[in-house]
Amino acid sequence: MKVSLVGVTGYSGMVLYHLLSQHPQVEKILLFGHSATATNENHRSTSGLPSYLNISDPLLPYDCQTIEERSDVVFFATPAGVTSQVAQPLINDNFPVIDLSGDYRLKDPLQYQKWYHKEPVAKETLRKASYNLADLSKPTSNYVANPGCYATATLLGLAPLVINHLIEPDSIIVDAKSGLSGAGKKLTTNSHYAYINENMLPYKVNQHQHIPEICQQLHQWNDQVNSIQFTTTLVPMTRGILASIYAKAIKPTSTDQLQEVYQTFYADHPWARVYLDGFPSVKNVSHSNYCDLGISYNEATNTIFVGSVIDNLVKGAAGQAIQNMNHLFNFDETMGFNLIPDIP
Ligand SMILES: NC(=O)C1=CN([C@@H]2O[C@H](COP(=O)(O)OP(=O)(O)OC[C@H]3O[C@@H](n4cnc5c(N)ncnc54)[C@H](OP(=O)(O)O)[C@@H]3O)[C@@H](O)[C@H]2O)C=CC1
Ligand SMILES: CC(=O)N[C@@H](CCC(=O)OP(=O)(O)O)C(=O)O
Repeated sequence: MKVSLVGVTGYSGMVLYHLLSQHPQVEKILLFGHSATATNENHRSTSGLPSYLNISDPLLPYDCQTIEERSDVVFFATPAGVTSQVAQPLINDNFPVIDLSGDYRLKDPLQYQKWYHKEPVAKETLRKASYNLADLSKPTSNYVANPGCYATATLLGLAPLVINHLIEPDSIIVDAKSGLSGAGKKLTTNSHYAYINENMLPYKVNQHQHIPEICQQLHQWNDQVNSIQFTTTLVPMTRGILASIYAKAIKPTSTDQLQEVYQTFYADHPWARVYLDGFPSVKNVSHSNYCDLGISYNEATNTIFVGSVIDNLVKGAAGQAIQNMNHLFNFDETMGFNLIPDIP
């Protein structure tokens, strides 16, 4: 199949290119940039792609028609606010899209406006997109809204507890930490080396755009869950997310019982690994598509703790996008993943 990719010069776009180029079903990758500034196919030498990428393919100016005529699916690894502007013709034609941004994740346009501070697309258009956490479901439409990185770590950590009604619905607290690549390639004051090196800071407290996305999915699993307490912290790592999740048990339980619940829940899910001894670290999943989970119960406080780790660029973005492509085209879910975690 032929695949189009918009945003190869970004962090998740580069990882996506890497994964697509080793996917056995992908014979051609067409690269698209901004509509106005990218060069055309005849100007390979000034393609605008950094030479370290070692990509000989040209970067084409963004154009829906070319994408539809010359490929079978398009990935958008572009910031929020791009697909809401450019993807409508693809939706009208029911062309397969996998969107890594948050533009089509929330069903309620007012929620998007509130949390992303951008203009939403119309509600009817949002209905045509399917938010799909690829480890637990398959897309129900051709427009796939790939989940956010923090949301992925959090939802995979909470799914067995929420779906099995094992926790007090209003007791969820998530303390999530991310490496800097989660913020993309643009430089900000907080991501400047001199500031973030040897440093850590909470940011977007109670304002993070993944809060409504997480609540939307949790509510779908269990309609008694309406809100969560969610804090994000930037830590001086390149890759990785650790979501530390806390919730009150509905009734007293034990670590052994909970580990069994998680093992049963994830038994047929190749990318989720449940630890029976200790807790996973972000290095355990680095450069891989795994989500590793460790669970503990504190009977003194009746609190369940779950540690959920992912690589934000793979499971949190490009890897999950490939899983969603595999679902969309009925390939085996694990196809194209020749990845094992690499330490250090
Ligand atoms: N980084 C992560 O860990 C994760 C990211 N995401 C989401 O994935 C998307 C990409 O993130 P990330 O890779 O971090 O972002 P980057 O900032 O690293 O890269 C953004 C890419 O989008 C391109 N781009 C920007 N505007 C346009 C436009 N109008 N038309 C075409 N191309 C455009 C940029 O091109 P140029 O180089 O020319 O500027 C660049 O290639 C975002 O929506 C992000 O929220 C989701 C999960 C995790
Ligand atoms: C470390 C860091 O800054 N992370 C980003 C995650 C961005 C992201 O994944 O954006 P989406 O909303 O499109 O999913 C953040 O907290 O905003």
